[in-house]
Amino acid sequence: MIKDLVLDPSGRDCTDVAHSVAAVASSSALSKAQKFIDDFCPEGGWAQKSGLDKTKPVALGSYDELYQRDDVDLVYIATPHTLHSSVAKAALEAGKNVLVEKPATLNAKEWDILVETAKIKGVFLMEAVWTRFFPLAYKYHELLHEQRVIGDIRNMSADFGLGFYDQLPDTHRVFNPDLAGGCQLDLGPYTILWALLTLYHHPANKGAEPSRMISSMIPHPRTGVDLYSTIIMDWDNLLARANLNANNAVSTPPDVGVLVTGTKGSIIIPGGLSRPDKIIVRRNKPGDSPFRIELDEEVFDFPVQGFGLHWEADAVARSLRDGEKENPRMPWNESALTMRIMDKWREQVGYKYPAGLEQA
Ligand SMILES: NC(=O)C1=CN([C@@H]2O[C@H](COP(=O)(O)OP(=O)(O)OC[C@H]3O[C@@H](n4cnc5c(N)ncnc54)[C@H](OP(=O)(O)O)[C@@H]3O)[C@@H](O)[C@H]2O)C=CC1
Ligand SMILES: O=C1OC[C@@H](O)[C@H](O)[C@H]1O
Repeated sequence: MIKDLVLDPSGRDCTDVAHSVAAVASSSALSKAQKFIDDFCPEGGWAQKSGLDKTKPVALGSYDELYQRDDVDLVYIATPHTLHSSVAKAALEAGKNVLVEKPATLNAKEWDILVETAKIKGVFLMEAVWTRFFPLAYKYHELLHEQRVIGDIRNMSADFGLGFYDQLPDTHRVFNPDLAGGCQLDLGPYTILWALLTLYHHPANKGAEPSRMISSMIPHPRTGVDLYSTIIMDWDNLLARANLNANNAVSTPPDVGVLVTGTKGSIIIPGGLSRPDKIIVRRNKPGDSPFRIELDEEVFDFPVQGFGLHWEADAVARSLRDGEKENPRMPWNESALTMRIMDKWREQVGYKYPAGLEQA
């Protein structure tokens, strides 16, 4: 995130907001926070680098100190998942606006408590689903739901695999049950995101949640967290299905990440569902039979400057500037829905967090 805040926003045609890094806090060592600043933002974010803001980032040796500072407008929380709920709650209670990494929390109840706290305190809260803010994601909506380039959507699949198995130690947060490891919480928010953009956001859906859901998982042989996870969700009202797969055993090949098939063609978003840079539209040729489909292909490229977290940061800055408490592109109810889907997934596959991990 910080690497993107340092970039000149005009490189992405952004002229109305710019970012400062007021402080960096470490819960384990002040020197770690200082090293982070030295390595990534010695002069601060672009607003500081360009002289718009005369301050410099300060290093802090605890999270509490961050919440107490008057010059901190927003706390960005990028701790392991298990701490999202408690760290966000403490920041909200101190009256800070909060951007918390995905997954929002460990369960829907924890998220509801954060929303209630944000309401009581009158502050901003958002889950950091950065991919939603990519220009590509807005174009996806336009192609699918406004231009209807593939006709009626019948099926979508999203596959996000990162082959960390045997590459990362079992103690890494991705595999460690005590840090709520597993692919569903870590990569699943992205596959669910694409299902929501495709079917939940369908203009004919009118906010309906899936009619049914079926889940599966293969546990990590040593740590027991989910190494593979599958969720199938049906929207009967749309006559459409979402088939979502995440795994940490093998990386998804780069040519297919999201595949949406409709009555007039298909849309592909190549792999790396968190950070896509291309949409491929394939239109069926008139007169094709169900057994033989010929295709016209059109490719839309969306090169990403930096890592791509800046679009989300710009959107959050505009929300704060405009006094919004939630961002309409990543509203509280869609984080709640995502958490409820993952709660149901755990219930269906029989996966339980270690005792004491959940705060609610
Ligand atoms: N949007 C995106 O692209 C990405 C999002 N994420 C999300 O960000 C979060 C953090 O991921 P990642 O950066 O890989 O996590 P790390 O394991 O690197 O942890 C991040 C920091 O959390 C702090 N921390 C506080 N308590 C603990 C603890 N008990 N154990 C370990 N660290 C602790 C540490 O900083 P300190 O000790 O200094 O306080 C640590 O450096 C995850 O929820 C993940 O889903 C991750 C990667 C990319
Ligand atoms: O995009 C991502 O890729 C790697 C993951 O471990 C991380 O949490 C995720 O956000």
